[in-house]
Amino acid sequence: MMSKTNIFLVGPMGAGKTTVGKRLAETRGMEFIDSDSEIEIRTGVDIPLIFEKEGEDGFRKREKLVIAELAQRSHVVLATGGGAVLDPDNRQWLAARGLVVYLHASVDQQLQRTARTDHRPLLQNVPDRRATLQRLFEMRDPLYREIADLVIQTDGRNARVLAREIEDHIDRPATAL
Ligand SMILES: Nc1ncnc2c1ncn2[C@@H]1O[C@H](COP(=O)(O)OP(=O)(O)O)[C@@H](O)[C@H]1O
Ligand SMILES: O=C(O)C1=C[C@@H](OP(=O)(O)O)[C@@H](O)[C@H](O)C1
Ligand SMILES: [Mg+2]
Repeated sequence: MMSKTNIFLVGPMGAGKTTVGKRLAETRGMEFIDSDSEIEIRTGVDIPLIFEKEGEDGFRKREKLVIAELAQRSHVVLATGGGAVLDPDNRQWLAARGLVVYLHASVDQQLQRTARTDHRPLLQNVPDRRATLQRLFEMRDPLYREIADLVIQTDGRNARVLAREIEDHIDRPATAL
C-alpha cells in the first residue's frame, strides 16, 4: 500500500501517542515525529508559552501548518496532539496520507496518565480535570473515529504491547485490515 507508508497516531491526551509512536518508529526503522515537539523546535518555546501568548487559536494555527507539512512526508510515524483532529483540513490530510491509528483510552485512564504532567495547558488551572477530559473526549471521539483505519484500546496495556498490536495489524495482508 504505497499511500499508507506513514503511520499517524491520533487520540486524547494520555492515550500514549508520543510514547507508543516512538517505540513503533524504533522497531520499524521509521522516523518519529511528534507534532508538539516539532512546534516547540520551530518556535523555540514550549507549548504552554504558546497558549499563554497566542491562546489556543494561535497554537492551532501553528499545529495546522506543521501537520500540513508533515503529512506530505513519507515513511514517518507522526504522533499528533489530542486536538489536531478538530480541524477538518487536518483530518483530510491525515486520512489521505497515512494509516491513521486511534489510540483509545477511557477518561479514567487519561486522568491517570496525565496526572503528573505540567505541559498540557488545557489541563492546567481547571477546577475539575476529569470533567475537562470528559468534555473533550465527547467532542473529539467521533472525530478520531471518522478518520481511523484502526482503533486500539490502550487501557491497562503497556506501550510495548500496544506497539506490537499495531505492527500486527500493519503486517497483515491488506484485505484483513
Ligand atoms: N500504555 C501505557 N501504559 C502506561 N503508561 C503509559 C502508556 N502510554 C503512555 N504512558 C505514560 O502516560 C503519559 C502520557 O503519555 P504520552 O505518550 O505523552 O501520551 P499522549 O502523547 O497521547 O498525550 C506518559 O507519562 C507516559 O509515560
Ligand atoms: O488535546 C489537546 O488539545 C492538546 C494535546 C496535547 O498533546 P498530547 O495529546 O500529546 O498530550 C498538545 O497538543 C496540547 O497541549 C493540546
Ligand atoms: Mg503527545
